Amino acid sequence: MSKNILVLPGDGIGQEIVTGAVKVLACLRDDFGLDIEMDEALIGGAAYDAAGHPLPQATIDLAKEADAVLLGAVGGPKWEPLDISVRPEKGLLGIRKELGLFANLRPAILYPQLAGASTLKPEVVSGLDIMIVRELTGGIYFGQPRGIRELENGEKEGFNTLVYRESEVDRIVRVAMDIAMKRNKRLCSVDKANVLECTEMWRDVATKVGADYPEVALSHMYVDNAAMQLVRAPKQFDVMVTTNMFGDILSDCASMLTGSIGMLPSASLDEHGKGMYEPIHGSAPDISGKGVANPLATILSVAMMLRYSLNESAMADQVEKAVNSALDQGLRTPDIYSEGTEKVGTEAMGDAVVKALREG
Ligand SMILES: NC(=O)c1ccc[n+]([C@@H]2O[C@H](COP(=O)([O-])OP(=O)(O)OC[C@H]3O[C@@H](n4cnc5c(N)ncnc54)[C@H](O)[C@@H]3O)[C@@H](O)[C@H]2O)c1
Ligand SMILES: CC(C)[C@H](C(=O)O)[C@@H](O)C(=O)O
Ligand SMILES: [Mg+2]
Repeated sequence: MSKNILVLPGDGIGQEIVTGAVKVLACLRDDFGLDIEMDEALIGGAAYDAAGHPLPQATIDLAKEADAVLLGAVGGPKWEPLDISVRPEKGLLGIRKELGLFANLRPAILYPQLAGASTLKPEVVSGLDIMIVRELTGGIYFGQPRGIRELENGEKEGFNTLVYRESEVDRIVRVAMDIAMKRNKRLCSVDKANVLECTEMWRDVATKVGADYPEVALSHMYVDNAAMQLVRAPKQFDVMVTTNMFGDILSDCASMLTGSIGMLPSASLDEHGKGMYEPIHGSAPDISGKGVANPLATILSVAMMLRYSLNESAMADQVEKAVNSALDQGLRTPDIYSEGTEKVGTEAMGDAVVKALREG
């Protein structure tokens, strides 16, 4: 039976970057026999404009029926004046929660062709391959109480709550441990256990889970040090596991080690392997509409979809090979451009990947 893929382009560069990824999926369907059907729906600011809500019920229903979801990006200055409860970002948080996508895998891999585009010296990043496992449906993003209240003296006070249950920490650390077992058997759990009780508990749970994985070398690091170590000596890390907010920040940081945030894909998975796939970057209002956004993070997210939700790891390898081929040809969107390479736009980069895929 055909697998159903729901495409949610979203806002800003979302539509531009999703186009190349959809072409990749269509090529796999037409030339390689991938049995899929694709459907499209609204999310984010586009959904707010059309339906008055960043996550319409129709989108939730389609996403729940789908075998996998491909998302572009949401948000932008147009919707910034809105109340946070109906902002485009709320649509993204809502769909993650509705689908139970608690495990967010963000691989930071340096393509050797881009060593010169990294912010770090080539010798510090060559061969870089880190998997950041970010908890995605808990923590301060979702904790109650939250809000802005007025104090007796008329001053306003804003508040959010960092909260995790042991079971939530246990399941995300197990995901990270299972990944570590398939890689180099090293896991670093990142917390702020010296200050925040919630992450003191996180560390205890991680240690307990670690006892079930005696082959994995488990280490713990405070998040401030982890941010520093990522830019000092990133290859000390193999798999990292952390909270929702720390993972958000550390993955943007790690992305620059690979040359650009436009290179980092992600998979957000539920308990059963159902997933949503999206680049880690946002709607990039500063370059939206210019046709220059890097589509590779989104195309690499398709590779993750093939691997994690569609059980087509050989096709995933093919897509990654095609990305490599486009880079080998010297093609670069502006964010990864360096002297001696050829600057191309979003569409040309996407088409080059499709061509390389078709030609094997
Ligand atoms: N997953 C998501 O949908 C997501 C993620 C992050 C931010 N956002 C939203 O996006 C909007 C803009 O946020 P921001 O500016 O802080 O972050 P951003 O990730 O959109 O952009 C940060 C910088 O990276 C650049 N960039 C991002 N993606 C790129 C790509 N594919 N190719 C080349 N350059 C790229 C942008 O041009 C910008 O200079 C906000 O509304 C934010 O909430 C959405
Ligand atoms: C847009 C925002 C809600 C989102 C997050 O913070 O999770 C984004 O930054 C991301 O990294 O996917
Ligand atoms: Mg982010």
